[in-house]
Amino acid sequence: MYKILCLNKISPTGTKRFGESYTFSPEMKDPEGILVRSASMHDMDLPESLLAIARAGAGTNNIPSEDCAKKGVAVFNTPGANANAVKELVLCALLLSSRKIPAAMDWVKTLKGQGAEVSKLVEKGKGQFAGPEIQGKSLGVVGLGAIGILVANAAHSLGMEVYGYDPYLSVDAAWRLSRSVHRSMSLDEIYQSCDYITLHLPATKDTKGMINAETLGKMKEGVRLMNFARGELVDTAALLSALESGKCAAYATDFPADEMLGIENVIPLPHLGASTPESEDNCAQMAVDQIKEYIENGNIINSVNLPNLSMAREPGTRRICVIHKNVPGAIADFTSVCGKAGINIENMQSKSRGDYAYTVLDVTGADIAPAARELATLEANIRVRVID
Ligand SMILES: NC(=O)c1ccc[n+]([C@@H]2O[C@H](COP(=O)([O-])OP(=O)(O)OC[C@H]3O[C@@H](n4cnc5c(N)ncnc54)[C@H](O)[C@@H]3O)[C@@H](O)[C@H]2O)c1
Ligand SMILES: O=C(O)CC[C@@H](O)C(=O)O
Repeated sequence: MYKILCLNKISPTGTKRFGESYTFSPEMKDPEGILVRSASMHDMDLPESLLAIARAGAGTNNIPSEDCAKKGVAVFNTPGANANAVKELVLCALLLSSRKIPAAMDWVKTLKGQGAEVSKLVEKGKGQFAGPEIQGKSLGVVGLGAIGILVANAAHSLGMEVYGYDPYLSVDAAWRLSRSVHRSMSLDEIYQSCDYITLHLPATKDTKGMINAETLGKMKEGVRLMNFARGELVDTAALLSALESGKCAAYATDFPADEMLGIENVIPLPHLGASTPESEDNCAQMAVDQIKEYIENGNIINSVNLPNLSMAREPGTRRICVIHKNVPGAIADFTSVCGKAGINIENMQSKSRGDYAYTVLDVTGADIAPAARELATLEANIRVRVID
């Protein structure tokens, strides 16, 4: 029975795919797998038993992925599975920030009890909440991945002039992007020309604090900012001062800092981007399928810290999976150990990613346990696993 620790609530549409060979729970000793959404794992001791962590979502900054790779623990995410949910909330935020809808709703509720006067008071007071249409305005989309592309295409179809910036734009992403979206070659171009800016890139050491006093200074007067990516991207003090001066007319975010709550023109949401039944189901299904595929077959799909590698099982073979350092001679050593032990390699694949590599061997022949033990002692090898 495989054991899965669930650190957050995961949709049953996903967990029911585990079937009878798995047990899963929020309390689990010596798990082979962990399912997580946004819970921070940085201070967690990873058990020796752990083979894989699946993040039911996109961002993996809550997981120590590099340390996991060093320990031979695969980390997966579920690319694109919640992108539509976030796109819809961002479109909503564009309108909320433009038309001052949250403030208008708060105000109109204060008229409670005024009876027949309400309709007159509404007409008298509504002028304070007038705000521009988004049609014809420019939108800068920073990060053209699963979410950024959907936002860019949808905003274009709502009549916005859309500019996108992504220095790592993939070919696949470029195909999915509307031809009407202008490609910006620098962030400055976005900052200087856009009425609205929306962030859809990961929080990394390079992007942390990218929205700061200097970059806000480059933006148009009255810019409206959407941050449905991560709070760390924005310097809170600089943003508050831009809101106070009017440089920034509105900030809509899924990641409000304490200091932002109650500030006029901040639209704070409680990390709701992926909170739809559709996206929770999608993410959970992908996460469960990927963790099962790795535990049962050693195939790596959508990893963020190890190379992706999928190889069909060769009937009548046993499978040896080796996570190792990406160094010369590693594969020659594996084949030599197998050869000496009388093991025949029927099929083999190896892929590398940065400092790490992954090799899968489908083998027949002698008892493979001694050879697997010897493989585990090789300097380059991080983790060796035999799957029947
Ligand atoms: N609010 C939510 O609930 C919610 C839900 C999903 C994702 N997110 C956040 O949104 C981010 C994006 O999600 P996604 O699914 O589109 O991910 P993704 O990996 O598909 O896209 C991220 C894009 O950012 C680009 N990028 C990386 N560094 C960049 C840089 N310095 N400048 C410009 N672009 C850069 C990448 O090339 C990639 O195309 C995630 O990392 C996560 O932090 C939030
Ligand atoms: O799990 C969630 O609710 C949010 C997920 C989101 O932040 C992500 O990065 O995918």
